[in-house]
Amino acid sequence: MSYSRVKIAARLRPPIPGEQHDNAIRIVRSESGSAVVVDNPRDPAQTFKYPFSSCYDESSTQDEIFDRDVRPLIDLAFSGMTVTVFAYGVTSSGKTHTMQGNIQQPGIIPRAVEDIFHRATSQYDCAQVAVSYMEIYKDEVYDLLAVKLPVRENEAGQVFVANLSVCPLETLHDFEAAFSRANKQRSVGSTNLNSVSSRSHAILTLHITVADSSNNLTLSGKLNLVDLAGSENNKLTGNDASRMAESAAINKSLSVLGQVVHALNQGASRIPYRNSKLTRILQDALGGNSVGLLICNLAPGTKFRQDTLNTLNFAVRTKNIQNKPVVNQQAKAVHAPSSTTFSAPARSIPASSQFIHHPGPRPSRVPRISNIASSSHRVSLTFSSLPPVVKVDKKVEEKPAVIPPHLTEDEINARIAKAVELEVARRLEERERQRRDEEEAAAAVGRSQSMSLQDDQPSSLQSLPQGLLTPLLKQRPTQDEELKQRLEELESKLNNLQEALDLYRKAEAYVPDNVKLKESTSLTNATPLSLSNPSDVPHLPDVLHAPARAHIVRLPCGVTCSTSTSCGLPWGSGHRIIEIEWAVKNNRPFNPSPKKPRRASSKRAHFKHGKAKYKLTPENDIVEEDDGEDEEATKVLGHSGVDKENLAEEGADASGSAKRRRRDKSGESAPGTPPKKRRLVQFEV
Ligand SMILES: Nc1ncnc2c1ncn2[C@@H]1O[C@H](COP(=O)(O)OP(=O)(O)OP(=O)(O)O)[C@@H](O)[C@H]1O
Repeated sequence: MSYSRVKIAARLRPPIPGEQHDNAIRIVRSESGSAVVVDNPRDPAQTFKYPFSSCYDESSTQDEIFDRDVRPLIDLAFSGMTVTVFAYGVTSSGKTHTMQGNIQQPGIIPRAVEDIFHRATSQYDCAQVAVSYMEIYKDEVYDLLAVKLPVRENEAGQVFVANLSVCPLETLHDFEAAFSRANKQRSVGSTNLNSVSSRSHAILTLHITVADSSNNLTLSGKLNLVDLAGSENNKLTGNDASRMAESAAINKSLSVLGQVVHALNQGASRIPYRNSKLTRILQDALGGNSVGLLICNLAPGTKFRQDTLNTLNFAVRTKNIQNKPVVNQQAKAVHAPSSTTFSAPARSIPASSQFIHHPGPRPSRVPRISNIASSSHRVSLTFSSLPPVVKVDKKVEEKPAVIPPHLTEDEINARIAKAVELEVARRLEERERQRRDEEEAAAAVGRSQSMSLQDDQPSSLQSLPQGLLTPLLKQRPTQDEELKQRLEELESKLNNLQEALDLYRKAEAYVPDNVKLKESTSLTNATPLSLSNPSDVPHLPDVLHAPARAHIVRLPCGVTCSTSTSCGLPWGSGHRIIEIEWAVKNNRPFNPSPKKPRRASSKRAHFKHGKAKYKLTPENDIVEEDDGEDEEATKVLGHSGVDKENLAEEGADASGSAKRRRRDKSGESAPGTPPKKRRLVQFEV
């Protein structure tokens, strides 16, 4: 099997009157070939070079392009191959000009049709030509010669547009008539960048069927001529809502086209053809059985610079794609064309019925307004008989389905104008409603915030809008502390100690490490004394009140407790559950033990250096303790400025710093002792 790469031709259009340009894009030719050279927009001293097999500058003619790059492809179509030529580029870069042209400068389409008819009549005894024409507008396929169509796949996996009409062409005039009528339906609109901008991708297919009598074969070739809609920068187009929707569809399909090209270049196992109708339909042209030519249209305007570079980069990637062209042949005598655009079962319409009885053309799908429609023309083709293509525009919502085809142009425009008015009124109303809603919401937030500042009650917080509490909740006490608070509230409400005990036990199963539940109890690995018999519990107060004696008990809940004095008998309690159990059992009132400072804090609460003693207050202040009992005599030395998590290290440091300070003051140094590793702890004195 022979392979063929997608051929790339680049064409730079001349500046449009009034367009700002700076000659930063140039076509250069050398012995090694031609290339597009673009100055780097960020550094004009640097240039980017894109070599392509054909490069056409501003002065190039339609004739040149056709003769050099398209005519040879028509040979292939007559050989039974599928050939696809597509014009790609930013909006207003000259795609439609290249493909369709105008009366003075006919483009590829009229030239190709003329050439095909010329060959068909002069070189072949038996050749048939037919045309189909579709557009992809907002990812829907429309038959420009008839109606909206679905895209399908046949059993052989070939993609086709179901029911796409294929109109046999007897003469060049048949084509002119069909093409002219179809172009009136083409979706064209006005943007700031192009007064007659294509709002759809248009795919014209010329079906060529010739009899190869020497081999008794029928060869079925096709020439797909694709005028893609241009990529658009919506900041520049000044698009309204309806144009935006078109633009989004255009940009999305072009982006998928880029992904397809990328995937093909990467040799990916899955090519995302299915992600848009455009790529599905162009599947044959990109990595398929077609011979491809991509005409890369370039706009010289400075505002298009980045898009032009994107176009060229896309072209560079595309030129690596390999297709596997095949000859479509059948061992039969020639008939009327039997397939639609892309190798599908056809809905062939006889020339007579096609051109005489075809229902009136449906209007373009692009929203339009009558006065602009009549002032903006996209004149196409060389054929003098062709009426100008419908030109369109502006802020009109698309309502194609409700416009009956029998209405006159004026009636249609009147309906559209009315629809626009209604739509504009609706949108204004909607915007006003939205504004009011936003104002109300903002006012509600303001009220809630001020309430929460004045009143710290949870009820005030509950009225805040959703989401507003999140940052506040993050600052709330830890779960442990919340639970403790709730337990205390509960405790105060409970007269029945047994109930409280049950609740504590239940709670402990869920939060065994809760501070409240094991307040002032230290866990230890010491050999436990089992208290499996609850009757042992009454002895606990004895244990608790026996100073300087260490007892280790295993509580019914499984927690091992040391009730040594060092773990806080002066603080009283031990395990809260034990205390309540004891109270219940002895029918005594329950007096919760005073809270013992956290172990970590108590450990580091006191530091010593020589005779001097320091302590760390709960507020993290470091104070020097007067040896004696005079609390007033303590002197605040500073604030640690770090959180409690780091207190252990901090304590050591504070102590060390105090030592250093004292040593510095006295000028003493410990002889022979290696200098201590200095650690810097900041104090806010
Ligand atoms: N080679 C050229 N010579 C002279 N005029 C040109 C050339 N190419 C484009 N133009 C003019 O530039 C304008 C924009 O071209 P055209 O409408 O073909 O752009 P486009 O790429 O099809 O835009 P869109 O994607 O918006 O449909 C038209 O007025 C066209 O006549």
